[in-house]
Amino acid sequence: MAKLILKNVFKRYENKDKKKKKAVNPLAVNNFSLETEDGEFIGILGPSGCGKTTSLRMIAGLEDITDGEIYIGDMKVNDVDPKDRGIGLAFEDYALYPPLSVYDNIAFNLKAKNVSADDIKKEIDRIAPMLKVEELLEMRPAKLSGGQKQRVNLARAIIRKPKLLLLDEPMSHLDGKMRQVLRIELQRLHKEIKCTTIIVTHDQLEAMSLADRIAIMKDGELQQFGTPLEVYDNPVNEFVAGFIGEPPMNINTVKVEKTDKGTFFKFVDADIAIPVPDRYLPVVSEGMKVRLGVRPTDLMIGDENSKGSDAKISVFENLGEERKISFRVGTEFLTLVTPDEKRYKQGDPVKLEVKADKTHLFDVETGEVIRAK
Ligand SMILES: Nc1ncnc2c1ncn2[C@@H]1O[C@H](COP(=O)(O)OP(=O)(O)OP(=O)(O)O)[C@@H](O)[C@H]1O
Repeated sequence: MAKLILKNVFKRYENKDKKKKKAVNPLAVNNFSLETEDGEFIGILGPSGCGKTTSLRMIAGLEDITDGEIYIGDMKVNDVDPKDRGIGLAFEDYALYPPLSVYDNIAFNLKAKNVSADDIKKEIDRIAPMLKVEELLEMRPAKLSGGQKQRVNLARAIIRKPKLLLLDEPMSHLDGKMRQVLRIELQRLHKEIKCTTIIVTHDQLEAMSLADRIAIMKDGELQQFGTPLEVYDNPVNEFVAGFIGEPPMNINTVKVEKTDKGTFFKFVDADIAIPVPDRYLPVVSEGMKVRLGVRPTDLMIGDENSKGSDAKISVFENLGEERKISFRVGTEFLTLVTPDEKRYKQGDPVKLEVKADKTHLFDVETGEVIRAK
């Protein structure tokens, strides 16, 4: 295992279409810096086109770097051939060789390095149980399910005892249940081989459940790098806040209003007012507009003595284990999720309460978090 370090890495793809004067997003990766610990499991997470795969391909050496430095352990790898970087790769398309058996697919790279047949067998005997492919070794890839193919793919990636394991959406072709199974097995595998691992995914659940730390990207730029809890509890900007969490965080524009009853966040597009938590009083001022973020699980319906805001229910959905209650805010909804079994109907008046210590504030212009004093 080895640390991975990215120092101010840039990737600019040449815009080959001369007719187009300007590329839509010429910088695929923009000043990306990141340093892992030895043996850490890192998730690179972000929406489609944010530069995740490009970053992974640069780490692997499959793509040139426009600027910056990449280190694997002590070795600067900018100009090192992919096969000499000590990496194992498993991409979303399994790329197994159809005419070869599973055994020969896993053995392929070792054979190419002239490892003896005995040593290859020893390695495959070691790896096959870890990935539960012992029974598949004589089969051809065409006979395997998607999940089995991905296990073989992973076996092939780790057989060379890589210092760094790079996984690009390894579960994206699998159905929900299979993804869950493979996710748990990846966790176990990582504990067993203790290899620094980078997984690229657009699935936040995958990143949150697997990774020690997550790098969240948008438009080629790193937004935040932290543990799953840090990015969930302390998002640095509105993008991260809205991207992490399901259902997503409610984020609405509110205006600070002072009344004789106290200071409130008054929703701009709805008749809802929420008391400004004390910790925010030093950083807001009368009339100021901010973006208020509240997770659906941090909103509650109060009882008859509640001092919460008056609100009328727009939609009530029973989701089995929990209830989803929505309040109209302009053209959008403020959503609350609760395990409380009480039923409501459209138009019911309720008192809406907020867990004050769980609110987030973002700058209307920049989207950056406004921290409480
Ligand atoms: N070979 C290429 N030539 C030109 N532009 C490219 C090339 N590969 C990627 N890009 C552009 O670089 C940006 C980042 O792409 P990348 O594939 O890294 O994103 P991603 O986050 O992995 O997306 P996805 O989740 O859809 O795979 C995109 O704007 C994409 O169009």
